[in-house]
Order: sequence, then structure tokens, then C-alpha cells
Amino acid sequence: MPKKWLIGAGKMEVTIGVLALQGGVAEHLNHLNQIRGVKAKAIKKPTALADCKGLIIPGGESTTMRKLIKEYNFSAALKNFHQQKNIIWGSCAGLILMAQEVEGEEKEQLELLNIKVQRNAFGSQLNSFIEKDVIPKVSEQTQELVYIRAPLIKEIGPDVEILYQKDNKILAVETKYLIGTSFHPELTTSTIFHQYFVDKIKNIAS
Ligand SMILES: NC(=O)CC[C@H](N)C(=O)O
Repeated sequence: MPKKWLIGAGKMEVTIGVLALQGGVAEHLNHLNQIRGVKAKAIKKPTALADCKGLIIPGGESTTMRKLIKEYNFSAALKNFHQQKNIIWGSCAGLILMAQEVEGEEKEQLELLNIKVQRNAFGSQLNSFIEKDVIPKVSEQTQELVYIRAPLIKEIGPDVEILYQKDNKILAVETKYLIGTSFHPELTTSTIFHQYFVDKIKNIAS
């Protein structure tokens, strides 16, 4: 059975933004551009969100990105984007920025996702690693999971579902409108995870 949004010869095009303040912007754009029915664009100012149905907050350096979010007046725009029932996916630093609470930090968070995270939970850049595993909710195919100074999801609220965990470590979560991953699907050659994000957007938008 084709998915709902495929009816009508897959004509529905959806615009998806990548927050382009710092970090792995090009890699996410490149992955989105490989998916049919997607128009991907870099978001450099809040008004650019207007025609987007989804947004990726990329990996990078959360401290720097938090400063730039403030400087470019993105805080209210991102909260508003979420309240309008658009889908946001934060990968790594993006996940940290979306969290309700960051362990040991008092700084203002976007507080979109009801989780507590620990930054750099697997050590420094040198302790970066790649694993291979299946995330059944996303695909039956094995995916490469790239961890770079990755955060760990320590606690989740009642409205948050675990999308992926290994050895009792929560590494990806979702709600109806949000996805958060500790790992970086944009740094692999596969578009499986981006496809999952696009399907979630199209299923809600249809
Ligand atoms: N690859 C990443 O996005 C790393 C995130 C980084 N450790 C931070 O705290 O911002």
C-alpha cells in the first residue's frame, strides 16, 4: 500500500529548512536534495521559515549556535515554528539546543523537547566512533550511526518516545512533531534517516 502522501503521483512538494548559523548545514542540505518531493533551503533569518514545513537544527557546537540563535532573533521564531505543528529534527548539537534541560548548564534553552541531555557524554573528538545498527521504526536496513562528541539523552518526559537505544543508552527520541538524534545521519552516504523525517512531515502535512 502506498503511503497517504504518495497518492496523486507523489506531486506534493515540501519545503524543508536547515538552520544555517553554524555546523553541518551543507551535509543536511545535500541529503535532503537527494529525496524526491523535497525543496531544501538554508535558513539564515527567521522570516525564511515562513514556507517551511520542517526544519533541521544541525550538529556543530551548541554553545556557539545558542549565541547565534539569540543574536539573529531565532528563539521566538523557532518556538513559534514548533507551535504551528511543523516538524523539527535536531541532530547532536541540534538535539542539545532543543532540550528542556542540559546537565550542569544554567543557560537559556529552546526547551522544545522534554528531555534532559548530557553533553559530550562519550568523551572528546578523539573518542568519536561509528556503529552499525537497525532502527526498526526508521527502516529494516542497517544504518551507520556516527557519534562525534555526542550527547546522551539521560531522561525523557512522558510525551517523548524512544526511537533508538543501545545498552540502555537513549540515543534518539521523537514526539509527534520533534525528532532528536545523538548521531549524525548526514555524515553517512545513506538518506534513510532523512527519508524518515520527510515522511513524518508529509504524513502530518497531508
Ligand atoms: N557533533 C556535535 O554536534 C557535537 C556537539 C557538541 N559536543 C556540543 O556540545 O555542542
